[in-house]
Order: sequence, then C-alpha cells, then structure tokens
Amino acid sequence: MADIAVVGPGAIGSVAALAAQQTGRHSVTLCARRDPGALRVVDDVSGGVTDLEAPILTSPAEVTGPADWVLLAVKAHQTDGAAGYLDALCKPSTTVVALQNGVEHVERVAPYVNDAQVLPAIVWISAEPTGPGEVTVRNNISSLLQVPAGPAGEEFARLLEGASAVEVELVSDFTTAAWRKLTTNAIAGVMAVTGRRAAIYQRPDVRELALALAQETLAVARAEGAALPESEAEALVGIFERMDPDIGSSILFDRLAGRELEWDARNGVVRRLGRRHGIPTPVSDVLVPLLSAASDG
Ligand SMILES: NC(=O)C1=CN([C@@H]2O[C@H](COP(=O)(O)OP(=O)(O)OC[C@H]3O[C@@H](n4cnc5c(N)ncnc54)[C@H](OP(=O)(O)O)[C@@H]3O)[C@@H](O)[C@H]2O)C=CC1
Ligand SMILES: CC(C)(CO)C(=O)C(=O)O
Repeated sequence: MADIAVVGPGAIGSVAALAAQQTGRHSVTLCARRDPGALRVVDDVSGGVTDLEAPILTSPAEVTGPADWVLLAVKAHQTDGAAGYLDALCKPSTTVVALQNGVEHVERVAPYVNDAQVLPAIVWISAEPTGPGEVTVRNNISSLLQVPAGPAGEEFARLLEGASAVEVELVSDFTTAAWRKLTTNAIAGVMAVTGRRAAIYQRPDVRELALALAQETLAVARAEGAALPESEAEALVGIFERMDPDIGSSILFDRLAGRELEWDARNGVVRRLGRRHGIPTPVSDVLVPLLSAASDG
C-alpha cells in the first residue's frame, strides 16, 4: 500500500487517479486548487463511466504529511503554482512522477520537491474535459505512460500494476521517446492557433506546414541527442492524418476555453533549443509568437 497524491486532478490527473484506484491497493488523495465536485472518467470506446472515490483537498494547508508518490498533472506553466502542494507532499524518499508534456520535466519540477526524486513521464493518452467533473478518454490513442528504464520506473510500473486505465512502459532511450512525443505536441500547436480539431491535418496545406514543423523539431531533437531521423516526420504527421478527425489536444481545449496555453513547453522549446544549437526553426518562429499572443488574450 502506498500513499499517492495526485496534484492537478484535471484530464490526465483524473486518469492517473483512476489507475491508482483500479489497483485497489493504495490510498489516493486528489489535490486541487478549487473544489471540482464529484469526478468521473468516461471511456469513449466501452462507454464505461467510473467515479473517482478519492478525497479531494483544495489547499496545501489540508495536506497532513508527505506522500510516497506524487503524480503531478498540472500543465507545465502551472508547476510554479503547485509549489505549495509539492512542498507539503514531498520529502527525499518521495517520488514525483511528472505527467506532463515537453522534454524539460526534471529541470521544471526538481526545484520544488525537497530533494524528492523526479520521474519524467511521457503521456500517450487523449483525455478531454467533457463536462463538470467529467473527463473522456479517447482510446484510439493508446493509454500509455512511458518512463525511463531504471529502479524508479520499475517501482512506478509495480505501483500501477493491475490497472486497466494505463499501461506503464519502461524505455531505455528516454530522450528519443520524449522528443518523439514532443514533436506530436509541436504539431498540435496548429490546432490551438486555428481552433480546429484533428480534421485540420487532412488539408494538404496544413499537412505541408505540419511536416515542415515536424522536420525542424526533429532537427532540434537530434541536436539534443535523440535518435530520430528526418523520415520520422512523415510517420508523426501520419498519426494526425489518421486520427479520428474529432480528436483535439489539451492545448486546443485550453484555447477554446480562453485559458493560458502551455505553449512554451510544447512549441517555444523548439525555437529556444533551436537557437541554442544554431538550427533554423522557421515554422516555430511564426507559430510561437501566435500561441504566446493567444495565451495572453
Ligand atoms: N489532456 C490530454 O489528452 C493530454 C495532456 N498531456 C499533458 O498532461 C499535463 C496535464 O494536462 P491536462 O490534464 O490536459 O490539463 P488539465 O487542465 O485538464 O488539468 C490540469 C489540472 O491542474 C489543476 N491545477 C492547476 N494549478 C493547480 C494548482 N496550483 N494546484 C492544484 N491543481 C492545479 C487544474 O485546475 P483548474 O481546473 O482549476 O484549472 C486542472 O484540474 C500537461 O502537461 C499536458 O500537456 C499529455 C498528453 C495528453
Ligand atoms: C493527445 C496529444 C498527443 C495531442 O497533442 C497530447 O499530447 C495532448 O493532447 O496534449
């Protein structure tokens, strides 16, 4: 039995909490910044609906002590805002699983966790807030969490063993895996700019733009040590072409809701690191200011 705190019980946090609940072995607490009321997760393939049973805290002041595991699922730009929870929940023996997009999980989260270990996780789940307290998982994107191979990753896989909501996969080349996912997130930036779902990638002009964006992202990825040949760009754009046209992205959902966007961790990083390596990123040079401006307004 482990004490698990889920910080940020939104789309991904709810799925992570569901997985912890499904094991039947752990004590789970949800740490929110406002009372979301009753929470449930809908599986759009089976139609199954599961209520989350864990208690919900709404302030770090309600935390009674450190947790064994913290599953951090706030957006990257909300990490600083979660500092109070992280301080109350973390001690050096805690493991914080950063369930966030991007390639900078450890440097982003480590300053807040009182020397706890940070385990970066790549989240291959499509989860959309579909009503008050309701999250719908689109299972035609496999529900997979990839973590670095090693003792912490192995313990995390054991923690969630038996859960059907997610599968934990240990990857030996985490840099490559993280940049592959980041490239899909960079491509999804086009959804946030246009306000459109995956159907947009069936337009030849948008496909061409997405391909150029993927190619420049992969060039930066290679400079960062990822083993991702340029040919991978076609495969990653293909994911969006073949997607159910009605699937969105978490950055699109924020755009449609008029919320701040996670643009820096997903798109800004391509331009930032491209500049560091002297790699041209012409598509990101246009997309990033547009996303940043959309986030401000
Ligand atoms: N949704 C998806 O399909 C996918 C998302 N991801 C990544 O997962 C991460 C989480 O995304 P997602 O679940 O979609 O985001 P959501 O916006 O759905 O969830 C974030 C949650 O964190 C809460 N929150 C924000 N600040 C705090 C705080 N200070 N204390 C406690 N809770 C807080 C939010 O509360 P409030 O409601 O008040 O804003 C919200 O409930 C992101 O990095 C995203 O890119 C990765 C793959 C797929
Ligand atoms: C589903 C996917 C891959 C789309 O970008 C995602 O990671 C997100 O929604 O944040």
